[in-house]
Amino acid sequence: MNFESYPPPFRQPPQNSYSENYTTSHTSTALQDSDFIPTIDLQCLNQLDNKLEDACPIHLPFILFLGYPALSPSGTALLKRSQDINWVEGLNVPLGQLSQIQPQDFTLASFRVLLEEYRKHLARVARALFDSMLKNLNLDTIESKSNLSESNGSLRVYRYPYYSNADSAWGMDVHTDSSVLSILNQDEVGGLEVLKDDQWFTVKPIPNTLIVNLGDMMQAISDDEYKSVKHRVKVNKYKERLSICYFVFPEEGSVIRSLKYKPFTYSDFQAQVQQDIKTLGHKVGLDRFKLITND
Ligand SMILES: O=C(O)CCC(=O)C(=O)O
Ligand SMILES: [Fe+2]
Repeated sequence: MNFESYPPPFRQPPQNSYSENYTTSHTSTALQDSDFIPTIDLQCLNQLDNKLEDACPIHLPFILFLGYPALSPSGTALLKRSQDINWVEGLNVPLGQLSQIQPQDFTLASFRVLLEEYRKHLARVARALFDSMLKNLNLDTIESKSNLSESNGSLRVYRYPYYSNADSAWGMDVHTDSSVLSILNQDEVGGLEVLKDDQWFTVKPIPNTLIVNLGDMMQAISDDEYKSVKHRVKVNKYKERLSICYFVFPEEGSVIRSLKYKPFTYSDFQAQVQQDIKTLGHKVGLDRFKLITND
């Protein structure tokens, strides 16, 4: 395992040689708010985060992130508290902006072709799944169909470094996705867990198999018939994990109308989520849009 390729905050001293020096010399930064992840160097992480932002060429819509996967639309981390650090780094690609890339060099050109290809296939899967769910719900209307814009969306590539102290960190904290659908391609390492009937289940990796998570938008569109699944990612002690997730959202301006929720657009939802994360430190989600009923 070449852990030199990890960003410094994720580089771990070899097991058992974790030195006093390392801990004490970093206490003021690494442990400033809590001892949730004892070995991570928060200051170093923030500096790297800033460097990543600076290094990402202006003409590329890609966003690199480190430790904090909740991002604003412009790509800055919404939270920067040490207790919110997730053991993950990643690349976020807004697929609707791929055409803006005029790559001068061969590597970027082929990367763009790959992304376009990936998007094309997963867009087809997303549309087929969404339309059949609408049919099941008797919501087969043009307006409902616009609640999915499969050609936009975003693609995220994640790397979850291995971590000897895996029990003290989350690869990704428990959350629901804000998307309509999220289609995940995970490697064989595993670590994804979903909550069902108050119990956590491991999603066993099966080669050549995609995992489809329903997001908050799908729950609202279906009037709670389909639930947005709570999930989280565990860190592996010995192996890094890679996953790629394609998120699809409603069309810009498309209104989600249902019986249990106020009419809202995805932009309304996203703005509320951003505000809640900033002010409360966590996402409230669909409860913000639920209609109050008297029964
Ligand atoms: O990497 C995974 O398995 C899950 C990622 C995830 O939950 C997310 O991106 O929202
Ligand atoms: Fe997720």
